[in-house]
Formats: sequence, structure tokens, C-alpha cells
Amino acid sequence: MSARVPAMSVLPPVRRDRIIAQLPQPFRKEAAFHTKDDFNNKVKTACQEQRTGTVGFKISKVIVVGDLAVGKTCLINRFCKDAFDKNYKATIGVDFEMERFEVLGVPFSLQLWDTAGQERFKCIASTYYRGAQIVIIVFDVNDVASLGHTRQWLEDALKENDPTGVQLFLVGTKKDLSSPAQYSQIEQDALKIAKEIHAEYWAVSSMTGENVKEFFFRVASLAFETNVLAELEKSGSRQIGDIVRINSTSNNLYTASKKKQPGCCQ
Ligand SMILES: Nc1nc2c(ncn2[C@@H]2O[C@H](COP(=O)(O)OP(=O)(O)OP(=O)(O)O)[C@@H](O)[C@H]2O)c(=O)[nH]1
Repeated sequence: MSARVPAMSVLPPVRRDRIIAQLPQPFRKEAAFHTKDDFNNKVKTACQEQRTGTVGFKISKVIVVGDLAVGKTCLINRFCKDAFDKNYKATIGVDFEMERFEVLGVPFSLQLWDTAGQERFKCIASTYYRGAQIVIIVFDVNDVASLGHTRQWLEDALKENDPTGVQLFLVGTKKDLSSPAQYSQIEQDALKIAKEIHAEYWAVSSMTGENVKEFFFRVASLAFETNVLAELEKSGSRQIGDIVRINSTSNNLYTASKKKQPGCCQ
């Protein structure tokens, strides 16, 4: 008599504190990717009906860039390890962490690339920029020069990526070190830049943990939503393509069904 062997799962279950059931809200509505209260209806239905295609196996690449010592490593470590180190150790080249989520019941992973801000390590780091779906540009809210340099960081990151397929975030760190008055001053400038470069703006403290989890949940949710929408569009146009191939020999109709999928950058 053969015993039934339970199906083996290769990966352990997603951590309970990485389960996203509702769309996290932006930090500032005036500089947000979008301001909807909930996930897109098409995305919710697709998740309920398990029609998310390859998204459940997808790993979206996130690159974190910005001046030296603005707090990129601390930001990633606070989220991934719930740790904070007050001593500065420069990142040499790059480092990365994997974070697994479950969004609307579907597994989804982010690969977080921590890059070096120091000029002498920048050329090594920039070779890892390619294939990013999300670019997080970090500055220190107590250092106005680091905010000024964010445009250059963006330009460098976009040299290696399709600008139309990248989601951008502008993140001010070390919020715990600034007074409310100082902070609100720099926030005005940061919001202006965020709107100009079409980035969503956040301010965090890796020391206290303020807004760190909320921020990464928002990143994961928006990346997930974009991927599911791209997948739905792809499967929609595949079906149209099939019909066209059966019913018509017209060349231009066939070509139209094969056009590039927006938002799909991996
Ligand atoms: N008070 C405070 N200090 C912070 C915060 N984030 C980072 N720091 C400190 O700032 C310094 C630099 O932080 P890192 O995270 O190493 O900076 P980085 O941007 O990764 O630096 P590079 O690897 O050289 O590009 C360290 O001494 C951290 O302890 C924060 O939110 N609050």
C-alpha cells in the first residue's frame, strides 16, 4: 500500500509580519505614485481567481542609491534584520538582501541591492544597476547637499535601465536628528524634487524605525500591483493574438498583437 507523501515546499512560509492584505498609504499625497485607497480592482480579482501568472515566482530588483553615509545600509538593515548600527562602515561595491512577502495571498519577493555611495566604489556598484524595477534614491534630511545630488543619482541609475519601466522613490533618512522646523524646511525642497522626477516621497528614521516598515510595504505593494497589471495585459493581448491568428492572415493585425508590454521590465 503506498502512503501519500505531502507535497514538499522548497521555501519556508512567508513571515507573518510580511503579509500585506491592504494597500499601504503614501507618506505624502502630493508626491505619491498614486493616491488610491485600495489595490486596483483588476488586481484584487486576479489574485482571488489565482490569475496572476508568473508574478508569484517573480523577484523584483530594487536598487538603493545615494551619497555616502546617508544611511542606505541602515535603512535596509532596519527593515530586513530589525537592527541598527551607529558606527559607519562604508559599503564596498554592493550587497544584497532578499525579502519575501505575501501580497493579497500571492507570494512576491524583493531583492534589495545596497550600493556604495563613495566615489571610489561607485563604478563597481553601477554595474549592478541594470534590471531594476524600483530605484530608491536616498538623502539625509540634515544634509541639503545630499538632496541636491539625488538628480545625479537618478541619472546614473536610469542610464542602465528603461526609464519608463522604473518606479522611483525619494527617501529622506535620519529624521530623528532633525527638529520639526528644520525638517519641514527640507521637506518643501524634497517634495519639489520628488514631483519633478516623478518619485514617491518618504521620510524615515532607521534609528527609531519610524516609517521604515510602512515604506517597504508600500514599495512591495506598488511593485506587485504593477507586475500583476502587466501580466494581465500580457495575457489579454495573448488571447487577442490567438484570435487574430485563427481568423485572419492580415500582417498588421498580427503585429499589433505582439507589441511590447508596458511596465514589464525584467
Ligand atoms: N541618527 C541616525 N543615524 C543614522 C540613521 N541612518 C544611518 N545613520 C548613521 O549614518 C551613518 C551612515 O550610515 P550607512 O547606512 O552606513 O550609510 P550608507 O549610505 O550605506 O553609506 P555608504 O555605504 O558609504 O554609501 C552610520 O553611522 C549610521 O549609524 C538614522 O536614521 N538616524
